[in-house]
Amino acid sequence: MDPSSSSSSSSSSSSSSPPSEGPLPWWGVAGALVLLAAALSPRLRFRLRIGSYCLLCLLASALTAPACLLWNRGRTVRNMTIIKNVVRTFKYIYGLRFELKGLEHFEIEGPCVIISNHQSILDMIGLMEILPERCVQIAKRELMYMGSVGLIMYLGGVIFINRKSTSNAKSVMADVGQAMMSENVKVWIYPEGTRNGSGDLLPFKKGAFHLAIQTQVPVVPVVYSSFTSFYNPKKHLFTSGKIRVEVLPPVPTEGLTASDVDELTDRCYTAMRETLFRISERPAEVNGGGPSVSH
Ligand SMILES: CCCCCCCC/C=C\CCCCCCCC(=O)SCCNC(=O)CCNC(=O)[C@H](O)C(C)(C)COP(=O)(O)OP(=O)(O)OC[C@H]1O[C@@H](n2cnc3c(N)ncnc32)[C@H](O)[C@@H]1OP(=O)(O)O
Ligand SMILES: CCCCCCCC/C=C\CCCCCCCC(=O)OC[C@@H](O)COP(=O)(O)O
Repeated sequence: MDPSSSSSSSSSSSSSSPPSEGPLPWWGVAGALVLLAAALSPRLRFRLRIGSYCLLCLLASALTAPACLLWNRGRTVRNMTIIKNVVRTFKYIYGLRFELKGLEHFEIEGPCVIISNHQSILDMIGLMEILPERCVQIAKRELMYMGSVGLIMYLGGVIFINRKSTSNAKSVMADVGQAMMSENVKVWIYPEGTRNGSGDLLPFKKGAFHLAIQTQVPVVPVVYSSFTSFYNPKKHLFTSGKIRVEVLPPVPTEGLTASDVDELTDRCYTAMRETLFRISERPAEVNGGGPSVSH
């Protein structure tokens, strides 16, 4: 029997009979079950999607940190450029589209205080979409302990405050003011002081406005449209979506003093709230009122 024929016969017999249908490997079964469950359960789909975002942030941070260390040798605002370019790719993964308006208001020579509304951990994508050069953020110090994400924030020059201690936060903010002027750095602050997915604004904390007046730099308000149409943890909603971003004209603080903080806070709050309702296509409330600014 010709070995080639026997091999051909064996191959022909093997090619004619279907490949052996052994059982799926365990990971194939597990994957299929997860996908099936996710297709059936919005809660699971939401958890998988937001979990993938957290994992992506952790992994991307772990990979970007060495690049920052090699490139810039340590903690410096220059690392924000690297971080920004990495985070800006996330929008494609999660199908987020940005409509930007007013970026020319960022063309300020020198330092300024940028303030924006804060809706979720997805805000990092919107932040990095428009982050100007030499700009750091004020963050709650708990974020420093978020593994590689905390490390990358540290390397990027993020300033950590203890929200629970006004005196500590005040002294840190005073140091920030000196650093802003000496190192020509912009500071991005979320005046609501916490995430707020309501589609409205929380009353503003005053630290950003004290900082701007103490350093006599302008305040640049930034408003992101409400995420509620595509992101709502209570409804296990997290799909792709469009985010309108509007940078408002700088508000000057030259000549202002600490006694003007409340008026400056109110002025920014009102302008941002009107913008938020407009770009979120939410009818402004009839009375135009709203949670009073924290006094
Ligand atoms: C490579 C892949 C990477 C993937 C991962 C992504 C990485 C991305 C990397 C990098 C981006 C990082 C982005 C992080 C973002 C994090 C965001 C957050 O964490 S938001 C929470 C923390 N931020 C805040 O809280 C700020 C807002 N808060 C303030 O400014 C407050 O004012 C604060 C904390 C300073 C004090 O808060 P109070 O709760 O005490 O409240 P009040 O009403 O503001 O102040 C109380 C009294 O103190 C006076 N006061 C406040 N600040 C003052 C000051 N600086 N000087 C003098 N007086 C001050 C006020 O006038 C008020 O006094 P009278 O009521 O007016 O009598
Ligand atoms: C080895 C330890 C690993 C720790 C595991 C960390 C799990 C989460 C990992 C990544 C999450 C990605 C977060 C991206 C940055 C989010 C910044 C942010 O938006 O924080 C919320 C803060 O503004 C306000 O917090 P609250 O609304 O006051 O609460």
